Amino acid sequence: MESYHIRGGHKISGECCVKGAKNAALPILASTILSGAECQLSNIPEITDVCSMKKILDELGCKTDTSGETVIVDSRGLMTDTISLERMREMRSSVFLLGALLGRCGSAVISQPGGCNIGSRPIDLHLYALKKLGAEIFETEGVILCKASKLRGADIHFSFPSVGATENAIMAAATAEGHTVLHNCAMEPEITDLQDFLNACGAQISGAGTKTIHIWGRQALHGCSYRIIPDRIESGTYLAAAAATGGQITLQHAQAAHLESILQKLIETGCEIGVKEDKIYLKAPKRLKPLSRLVTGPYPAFPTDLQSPFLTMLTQAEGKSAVEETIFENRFAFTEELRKMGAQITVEGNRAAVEGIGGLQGCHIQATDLRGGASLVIAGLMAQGETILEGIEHIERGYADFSQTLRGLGADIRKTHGG
Ligand SMILES: CC(=O)N[C@H]1[C@@H](OP(=O)(O)OP(=O)(O)OC[C@H]2O[C@@H](n3ccc(=O)[nH]c3=O)[C@H](O)[C@@H]2O)O[C@H](CO)[C@@H](O)[C@@H]1O
Ligand SMILES: C=C(OP(=O)(O)O)C(=O)O
Repeated sequence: MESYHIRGGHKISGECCVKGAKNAALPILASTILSGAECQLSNIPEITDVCSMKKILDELGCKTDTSGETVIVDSRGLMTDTISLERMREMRSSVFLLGALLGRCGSAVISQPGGCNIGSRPIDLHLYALKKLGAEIFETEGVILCKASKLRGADIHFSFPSVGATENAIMAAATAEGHTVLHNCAMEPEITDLQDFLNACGAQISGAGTKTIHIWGRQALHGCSYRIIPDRIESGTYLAAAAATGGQITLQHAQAAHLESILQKLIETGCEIGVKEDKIYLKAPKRLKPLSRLVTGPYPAFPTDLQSPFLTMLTQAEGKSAVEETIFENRFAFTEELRKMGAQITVEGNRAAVEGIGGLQGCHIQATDLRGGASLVIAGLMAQGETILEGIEHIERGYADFSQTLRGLGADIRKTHGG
């Protein structure tokens, strides 16, 4: 079993390069199926979720070829519409194959996707949208069969702006007959990236980044070369680590426009922030100010994926902070581990009160999800003594070279195998 051994007390300072966005790369990799051609994707992060997605694409008959952060997917050889239970369970993003396969072959056989234990994650909104486009859906013994003799454009109203459901609907509608309008869409930058990629393949989609998206279906798409946007969640994680440890950091290849709510909260804690071209600079104050209200919500609100790193950072603030999680009901689970390190956090329902007490104590802890896990690394960086963190496979689902990058920023962290 692999674990991180962290010796706290070092500031996170220096420069690092932000990688491509996990949550853009995964749906875009899935949607290469729609092109029926060769797509060259650059800035793909080298994370285990990407490896899982490439494995699925290969098993479907596509050919993937990876060279560093560039992945070429040739989907001409697609030969099946079925994904095994085991592969579906490897990650949440396996669900993106649903819209892509349906759009390309008119059928898909999947099961419930896996992913982190951060709350119940139904796919009813995905299935609702696909049904509106003309798919029939049958579910027996965990197998979900979707088929459509013809997908037709439709008017689709989401009851909640689900990121994944918006993306699956865009994919299925891209090659449907006629005009689709998606209402109450999620507005995350990763959705705009999916739109831009599909448009580069010949699709006709507009409105991503707003509540209403229009898709004019195209009979066939073609291949393209495309660069994935920088990861705003990875950016926010390194900024939180620097702020929490009293450091000074410059992120290269970042996109500050995607981080407005995040930078705003860091400014409220007293951090000095500078933005120049694709660089974001942060200098932490001597002591962070608490946040009286940090509430997660769909973009452009504060992202749920950064709730745990920020909550962890707030254990160092001077006073009491209040955090409210509105997206996933189990996203405070990691606070149990933080409490073992001496953090004073009270959780009631979807609200957490964080008492900024300063010093945490290193100890043996367990990551149970991706962002909670990254937060426990930040806790280890702030703590006195040694922290041993297990369950790091969750972290490696979404952060490329996490321990190396932190070491480059001054952290004393090493990865060990076994025991
Ligand atoms: C690969 C990817 O992009 N993952 C992100 C995506 O996940 P994901 O696409 O799964 O998140 P959604 O936006 O769909 O989920 C948000 C909320 O809607 C609910 N819901 C969703 C779909 C559905 O059919 N029915 C339903 O009730 C979920 O339970 C949750 O409470 O957006 C989340 C919210 O920003 C992020 O935390 C994830 O990092
Ligand atoms: C919850 C996350 O990812 P996924 O949707 O892939 O589980 C995340 O990136 O924090």
